[in-house]
Amino acid sequence: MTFSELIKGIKTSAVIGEANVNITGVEIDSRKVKEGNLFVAIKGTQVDGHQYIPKAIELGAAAILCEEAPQQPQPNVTYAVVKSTEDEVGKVATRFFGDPSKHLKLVGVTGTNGKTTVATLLYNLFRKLGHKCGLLSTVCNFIEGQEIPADHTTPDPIELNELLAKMLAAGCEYVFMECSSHAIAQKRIGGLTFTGGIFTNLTRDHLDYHKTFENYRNAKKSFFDGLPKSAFAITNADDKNGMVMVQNTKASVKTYSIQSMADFKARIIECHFQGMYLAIDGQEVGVQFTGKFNVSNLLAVYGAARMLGKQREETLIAMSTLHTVNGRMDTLQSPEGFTAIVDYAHTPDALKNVLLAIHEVDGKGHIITVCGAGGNRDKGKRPLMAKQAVQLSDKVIITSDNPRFEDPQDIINDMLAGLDAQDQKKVLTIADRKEAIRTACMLAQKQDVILVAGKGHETYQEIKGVKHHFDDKEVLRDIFAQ
Ligand SMILES: CC(=O)N[C@H]1[C@@H](OP(=O)(O)OP(=O)(O)OC[C@H]2O[C@@H](n3ccc(=O)[nH]c3=O)[C@H](O)[C@@H]2O)O[C@H](CO)[C@@H](O)[C@@H]1O[C@H](C)C(=O)N[C@@H](C)C(=O)N[C@H](CCC(=O)O)C(=O)O
Ligand SMILES: Nc1ncnc2c1ncn2[C@@H]1O[C@H](COP(=O)(O)OP(=O)(O)OP(=O)(O)O)[C@@H](O)[C@H]1O
Ligand SMILES: N[C@H](CCC[C@H](N)C(=O)O)C(=O)O
Ligand SMILES: [Mg+2]
Repeated sequence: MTFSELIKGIKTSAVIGEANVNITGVEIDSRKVKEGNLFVAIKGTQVDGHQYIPKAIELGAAAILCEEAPQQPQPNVTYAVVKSTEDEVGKVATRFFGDPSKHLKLVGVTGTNGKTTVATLLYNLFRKLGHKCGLLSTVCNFIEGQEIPADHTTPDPIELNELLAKMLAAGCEYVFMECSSHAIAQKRIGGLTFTGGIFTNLTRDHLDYHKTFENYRNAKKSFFDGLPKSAFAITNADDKNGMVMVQNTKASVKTYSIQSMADFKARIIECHFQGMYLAIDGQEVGVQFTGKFNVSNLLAVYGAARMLGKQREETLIAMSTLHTVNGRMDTLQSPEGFTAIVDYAHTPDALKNVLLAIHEVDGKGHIITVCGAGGNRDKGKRPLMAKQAVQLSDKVIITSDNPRFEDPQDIINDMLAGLDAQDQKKVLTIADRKEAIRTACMLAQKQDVILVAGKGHETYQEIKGVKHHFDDKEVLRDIFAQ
């Protein structure tokens, strides 16, 4: 594809050099540039990509998309200057890969919690219904069963469009993807054509990046603002911001709720650790999930399936065979008769919801929670997470999550700052996560429940830039086997 074809329709303030040059690939990272590529220089949160233009040219870049005209343009290099490269990069990537999302039924899921759950369940559901599908999620990306490891919730625009193009080539009809607030704010999803959007919920997270809750909310909302008229927008009517999300969307709005009137409604009939009986749209169905928040997730899944043309019966039958997503309310039984639950709850709200879900189950004993908070992430959520854990547990062991570049003890102290003297009586602090889990298992008696929160599916603990193997479920299984 030529450079001029690639930038057609994009408002440029200057084009310097030969516009008909052939482009062999698009890159936003100079380190990945190959002969004949277009390098897009983006001003990031750490560095300004413009400083890597010489490096990109050295590696063979044939063209540069940038915000500042070069002082000394290089011969044999074409430059286009635009107001914001971040605004245009998605469009360019989309075009380079043949606009794959236009030929797929692409559904995006956004919200603070539940994105991975909803997107993964939709992927599993539509495969059960006989369709070829793709999934882009925090845990892993899939092209019709083929695993492609994920290191972001939402990939960068180049990788994203490349994956979508592969999905299309593999015959996929539906793609379900998570849209993180970072990705929306950084326009990683710019240029994509969505068939539908789903909102799960909004509570505090990532304020290190967005600064204010309002900015965070607006980032999520802008996903719905950008949906086309032909799309659907499914929102959670039980969330305070559910209707705010869709107030300016052109898409056709549908609501789901477990509390009030809505297009898609559900009620819990019975609730156990092994599953629940629900009434969805007036029809009884048994599901292998626990907890009110999972009823909301299942309703989002049901609503999307209906909006994608599926009938009530076939959808509910397939939904009854779905099982929990790796590390989300993942239940293990100990030989001593207590239950351990591994869950990815890493926000105050997620912790509250998962603990409330445990409280809803009949006949359980005490609740022991093991949790920490991630380093180099939103610090404000730490004391709130500790408070939530203490309020809804009989005993709490505060430990380390992924400390990244922080001292684990500093993170623990930030968590402890959320507790008063009375709260602290319930709390032990054990920075070594394996020891913390082992201690919880020693304290637990028959019928008790241990919640190990924060890391879910993760198989590593990130310390000072190194990922050491660590798997909460594996640790528990080893302890059970001893
Ligand atoms: C804070 C954040 O979101 N950062 C993301 C952002 O990078 P950035 O703006 O900081 O980039 P930068 O390092 O300042 O560099 C600016 C530009 O220079 C380029 N560069 C840089 C160095 C070089 O040698 N050559 C070069 O060309 C970079 O490729 C970039 O284009 O854009 C990059 C490309 O898309 C992302 O990889 C990067 O994710 C970082 C690694 C990250 O950790 N992000 C997390 C917070 C994130 O995105 N999380 C969300 C999920 C959160 C959730 O919902 O729980 C996600 O979607 O995964
Ligand atoms: N609908 C929901 N409402 C509140 N909490 C939820 C909901 N669904 C899941 N959770 C809780 O949040 C945790 C994370 O769930 P999930 O991975 O599906 O969310 P996510 O939005 O993908 O998170 P991330 O932004 O980290 O990718 C779960 O382990 C569970 O504790
Ligand atoms: N996508 C989230 C995951 C947090 C998981 C938790 N284990 C942590 O490390 O904080 C983030 O990057 O903030
Ligand atoms: Mg996720």
